[in-house]
Amino acid sequence: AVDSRLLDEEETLADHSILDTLPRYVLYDVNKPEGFNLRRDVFIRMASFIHHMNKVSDYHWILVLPPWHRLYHWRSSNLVQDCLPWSLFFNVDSIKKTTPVVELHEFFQMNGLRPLDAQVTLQDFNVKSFEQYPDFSDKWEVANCKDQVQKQFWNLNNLTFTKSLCISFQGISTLLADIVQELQPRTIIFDHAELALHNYYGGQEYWMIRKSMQFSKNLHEIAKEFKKRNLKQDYLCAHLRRRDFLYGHPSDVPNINNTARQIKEKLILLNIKTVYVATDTSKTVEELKNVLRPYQMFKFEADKKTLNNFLDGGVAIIDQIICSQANYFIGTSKSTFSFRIQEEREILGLPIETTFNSFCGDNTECTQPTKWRLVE
Ligand SMILES: C[C@@H]1O[C@H](OP(=O)(O)OP(=O)(O)OC[C@H]2O[C@@H](n3cnc4c(=O)[nH]c(N)nc43)[C@H](O)[C@@H]2O)[C@@H](O)[C@H](O)[C@@H]1O
Repeated sequence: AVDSRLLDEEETLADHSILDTLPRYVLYDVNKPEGFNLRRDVFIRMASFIHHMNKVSDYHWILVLPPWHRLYHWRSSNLVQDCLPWSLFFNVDSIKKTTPVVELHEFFQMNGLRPLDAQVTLQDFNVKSFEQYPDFSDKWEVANCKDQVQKQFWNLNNLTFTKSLCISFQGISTLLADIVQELQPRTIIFDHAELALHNYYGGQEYWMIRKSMQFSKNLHEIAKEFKKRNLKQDYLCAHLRRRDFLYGHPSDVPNINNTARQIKEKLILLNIKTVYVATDTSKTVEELKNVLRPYQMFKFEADKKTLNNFLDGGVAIIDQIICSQANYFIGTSKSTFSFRIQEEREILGLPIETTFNSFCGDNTECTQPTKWRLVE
């Protein structure tokens, strides 16, 4: 009720006692090329910061969920994949039970088109003498902007700022509270939020927030239907990250014959007859299917309606859901797409030996992934 009064009666803005009762908002954005699954990790860091703000500040702070916008890996050029709300992919009610969040459109309903009080672009410190004096201390300072500052977020020209500054930043996300304390904004947006690190990666708060990030019921339903039709028996899921990994991380990507050999080895050991493949390329799928025979191989192919409704992001999540429920999982080393599946499997309480496995590249020494166990 107080929020709508703010929108209706501009004169109340001058009345500080009312302003003090209103929630304050943090918005954020992430380095453009970053993919969906690193962005999910940045959300946890920002949520942790909001939890901290609500402990140390006199105001109620709410995190505005940044819309999903034209991600580099979303390849279907015939689809419009702009400014998508979190509710398309996630169960936002579940997130809200743990962290005060609103979607961007809800923020606009509350804030109107008033300029944000501050835009802060985070950037690294210059590390000229790093080798001589490595300095890992948490610190920040207002600085000259190193790179071009983002003027327009998510192609929205109605998101403007009263004040804009660059801050060199090194440290955990709760350190952002000092910046807020200094600037005293009612609304603030942080760009390059990925520079703020976890307070305690893999700790209790991490897992509490992580568990709240459930996928939407619609996507779970589609995965369930697919499994009911195709995966009626035990299955192994292989996540084969290809595309940019072929040249970005060539030593982690085995060729098709080697991939099939590693899958078959496990199938024999586990007495499993069926493989589900999640991958970002369709190129090698048929070839793999042939090499894997007589084992059966399945892959989720979205029909037109599913693709139009849930877009590339939704299809990727369906792959992740199916892999997270598999009897055995082999991921791609260094892929956050695989990491998130492993986390999901921890949340489901599946045996660790079925979860923390990665493919080995060709002709390289191969280590298996770190086991990030769930902490209650
Ligand atoms: C090297 C880095 O790797 C990071 O990728 P990585 O951690 O795998 O994981 P993500 O950050 O999620 O980015 C990879 C994207 O590729 C698609 N993708 C990958 N694997 C699959 C799959 O099995 N099925 C489907 N449907 N889609 C898949 C999906 O859109 C996913 O979000 C990138 O985000 C960085 O930009 C950078 O390239």
